[in-house]
Amino acid sequence: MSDVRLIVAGAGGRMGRTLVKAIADAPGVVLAGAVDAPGSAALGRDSGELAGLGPNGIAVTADLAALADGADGVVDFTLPAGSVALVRQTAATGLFHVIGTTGFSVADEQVIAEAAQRIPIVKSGNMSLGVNLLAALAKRVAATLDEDFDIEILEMHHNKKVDAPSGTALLLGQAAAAGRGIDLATRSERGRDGHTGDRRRGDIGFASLRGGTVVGEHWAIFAGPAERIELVHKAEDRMIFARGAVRAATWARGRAPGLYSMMDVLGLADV
Ligand SMILES: NC(=O)C1=CN([C@@H]2O[C@H](COP(=O)(O)OP(=O)(O)OC[C@H]3O[C@@H](n4cnc5c(N)ncnc54)[C@H](OP(=O)(O)O)[C@@H]3O)[C@@H](O)[C@H]2O)C=CC1
Ligand SMILES: O=C(O)C1=N[C@H](C(=O)O)C[C@H](O)C1
Repeated sequence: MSDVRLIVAGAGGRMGRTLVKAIADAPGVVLAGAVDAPGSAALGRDSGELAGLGPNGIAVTADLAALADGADGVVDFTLPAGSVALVRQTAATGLFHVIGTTGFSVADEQVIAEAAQRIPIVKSGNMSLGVNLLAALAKRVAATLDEDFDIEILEMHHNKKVDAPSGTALLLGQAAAAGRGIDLATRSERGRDGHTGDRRRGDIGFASLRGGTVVGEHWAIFAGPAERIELVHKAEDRMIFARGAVRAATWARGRAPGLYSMMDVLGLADV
């Protein structure tokens, strides 16, 4: 089978640079282009040099359309506005799209869902194997316990992270809500301050910490009467997300149009 040809979006960013390295290490996958935001300081720079690999001859550009003919898909860790702009272009050109970006609004999600009627899109707040296994476990635990157990999702990230709660926290909350059979949108508590009153029974709470260089840590806590279960994942290297995204890209090539998750890629969707 021919190589999977990938364009990295956000090539100057923390995840984009890690992806360029992951692609260089992955058999059967090649870097077909590197894009970043219009006006980005990364434009014109060699993407291999940005990734610390030495020159690879692929300069960062803002023009995705010009690269489309030589590529199969886009792997995108940017910002919500960037991913929304990019998905309009991938849907128009027929490229598959792997989206790792987090912090989308409901309107953004709608644009992505519409694009998924035309192309395969794999989208997940966390591309690592470990977090997706954790989500499957959280769903199972939530299905087993009743509302005597309060569910709280806690996350900590580096001081450059711009969205909260993290995409992973929301993914874990969604898994717990599915296990419990409730609607997360109407049953979540997103931050407490002041005289909050008693905790509302059955809600899923979220709390976010920011500091230093923490790659990403998540807790799903089930706090019951006189006992507590904590499911924890600690990411030590962004490479776990990049390798997951490359795996998602390989899986997406040739798929029917649709909106897929990392649980689909990993075969965990029915757990
Ligand atoms: N799903 C997962 O497994 C993971 C998801 N993430 C998510 O990925 C996203 C990126 O994270 P991170 O790499 O740390 O962030 P960075 O800020 O380091 O990188 C983001 C990059 O995207 C670029 N960008 C912004 N707008 C556009 C656009 N319109 N077109 C192309 N590129 C654009 C930025 O350009 P500029 O140079 O102008 O700033 C920057 O280079 C976040 O939403 C984060 O939460 C992160 C890790 C894992
Ligand atoms: O911004 C990050 O860094 C990360 N973002 C993702 C999230 O929002 O959950 C995944 C990972 O935790 C790192």
